[in-house]
Amino acid sequence: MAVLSLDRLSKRFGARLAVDAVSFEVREREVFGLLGPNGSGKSTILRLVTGYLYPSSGTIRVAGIDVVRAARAARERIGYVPEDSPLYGHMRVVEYLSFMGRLRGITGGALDRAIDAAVERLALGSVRKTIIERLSRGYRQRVSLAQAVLHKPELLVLDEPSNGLDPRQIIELRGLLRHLAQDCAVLVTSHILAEIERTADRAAILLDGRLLTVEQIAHETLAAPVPSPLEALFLELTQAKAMQ
Ligand SMILES: Nc1ncnc2c1ncn2[C@@H]1O[C@H](COP(=O)(O)OP(=O)(O)OP(=O)(O)O)[C@@H](O)[C@H]1O
Repeated sequence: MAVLSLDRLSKRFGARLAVDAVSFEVREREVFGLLGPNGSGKSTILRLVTGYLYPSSGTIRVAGIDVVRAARAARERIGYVPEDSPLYGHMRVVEYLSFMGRLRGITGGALDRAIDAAVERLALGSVRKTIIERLSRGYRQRVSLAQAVLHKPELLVLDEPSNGLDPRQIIELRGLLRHLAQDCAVLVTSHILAEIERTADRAAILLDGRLLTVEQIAHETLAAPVPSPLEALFLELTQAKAMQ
């Protein structure tokens, strides 16, 4: 069964049809990229999938559950990292994860185990007790991803996760997305074509709210994306700075 399925999904804002009869499926353990120019409807689709907006027509199912009719049950199966994901900067990483876990209804030993698992998956062990606002943007991104996987969602939804990251952090994010996709399906948007090409199994191209095509992306090394020669040189030359 598809983890996510959209069937003739439309969303109208007044006279503007932001999403126009879009249908596609995201499969288990797949990274699915949504590509499109500004204003093509990517963020609106993500807000519809995560239940922050209601469709004007069409259906959205997550693990077979209708997102509108059974919103709560569907949300339990989704982890979401919006663009510029809000973080409580004054909190330490574990305090924040504990807070977000309790909001999700996870408590006691289950919460401790969920935090340990998320910290491990996102390689946050060395910054567990660091105050979030002291972290680099790349690490803050990992904290956002960690809170989104605390409840072990079947679908992870990421809006422009590479925005604002430096080249090293973007290269690291690729590996993290592939790692996360071992346990859940990932729906990700990006303006950066090359990033979707490096990380996604399939990609959809949107224009003016309409889905133009869904393409399979051929990969040799998707399990652990290998940096290009220029990226490898960049990583080597900037290593000292990254260690600081
Ligand atoms: N709440 C809203 N009210 C009115 N119009 C909206 C609203 N949200 C989005 N739109 C419009 O819907 C269209 C699609 O916007 P959306 O933000 O989904 O595009 P996008 O592909 O995510 O673009 P970007 O990459 O710039 O974020 C745009 O024309 C936008 O102006």
